[in-house]
Amino acid sequence: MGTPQTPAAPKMGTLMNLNRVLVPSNKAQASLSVAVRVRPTLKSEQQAAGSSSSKRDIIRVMDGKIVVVLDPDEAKDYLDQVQNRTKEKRYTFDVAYDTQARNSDVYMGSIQELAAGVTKGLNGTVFAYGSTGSGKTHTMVGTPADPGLMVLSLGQIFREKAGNVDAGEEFTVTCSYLEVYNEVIYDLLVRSSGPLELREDPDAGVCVAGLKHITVTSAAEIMGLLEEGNRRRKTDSTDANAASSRSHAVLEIVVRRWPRNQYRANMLIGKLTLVDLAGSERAAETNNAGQKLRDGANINKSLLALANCINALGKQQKTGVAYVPYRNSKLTR
Ligand SMILES: Nc1ncnc2c1ncn2[C@@H]1O[C@H](COP(=O)(O)OP(=O)(O)OP(=O)(O)O)[C@@H](O)[C@H]1O
Repeated sequence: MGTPQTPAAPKMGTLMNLNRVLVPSNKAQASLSVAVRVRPTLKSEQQAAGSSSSKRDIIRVMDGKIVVVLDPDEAKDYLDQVQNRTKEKRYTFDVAYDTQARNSDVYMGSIQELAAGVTKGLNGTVFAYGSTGSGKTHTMVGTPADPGLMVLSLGQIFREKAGNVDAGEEFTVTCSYLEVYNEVIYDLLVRSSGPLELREDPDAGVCVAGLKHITVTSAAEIMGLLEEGNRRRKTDSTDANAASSRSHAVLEIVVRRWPRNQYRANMLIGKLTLVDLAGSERAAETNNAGQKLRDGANINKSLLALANCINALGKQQKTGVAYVPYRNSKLTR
């Protein structure tokens, strides 16, 4: 969703929680929910806006799901307001988080149930989507003081293991972490990864050939690996974000669970995919040129392909049939 052009306006990012529940027939049930998070105005933005009162925060969150974007023009007179000529806009989402929310609040409100379901053989995907600088990496990756959804989800999976998996069960967690940069896939878990190819496997479907899958035994273990991976990620400084991600990062967590001493045919497999998308960009806002401008165009193109797939999935959910154009970009494949 677009952001208003007032410099001091807090930015919004969207978390799309695409929860695909696998049932033991080919009649899969899926549900899609959208949460929006408003990030606080940064000090640098406050300074750029100066002390002018027209540069106030214009986004409000109401009832935990309505986002009101106030008319940036405070001076609008009463007649304009009663004649409904105000540019105030209201949007309703499944959930909305205000500037006070921490990553843990977003996690508890929107992701916890999904992450717990993965240990019971369910699949889920979480996308952080929003314009550049809106707080996607902050939400998905976070900091040691405020860990993001990737770390919190892994923590949950290991807590489920400790609390709900009995001694007679085998339980393994594997992770892979890749980035899609300008339609090329790189492994973030290996030092200086070369480009990787997508292959179609008759059993496993689309997979990335040569991608490293590591077995993890604790959430703390993955924290270090994620930090390393994030340092390898392609970032650049733009006028809209000093450390802007130029690639989409995809963390895939696969949980396998089966009764010990039994055939693996009884294995439950759950997969949680957490995607920190690169930000959609307006060239005028980022002031990019050359390679950075080309990166931005590629980012926007793959985000459009993703939006088309999500729209088609929504239609499929409503009408039962719709062609989903997964093949239009590496991200959606
Ligand atoms: N909820 C928040 N609270 C405090 N600071 C935040 C919050 N969200 C984002 N920020 C800060 O805003 C800046 C931009 O955030 P971030 O890099 O996560 O944006 P992004 O959406 O990932 O951008 P891009 O698409 O360009 O990579 C960072 O300095 C980050 O620390």
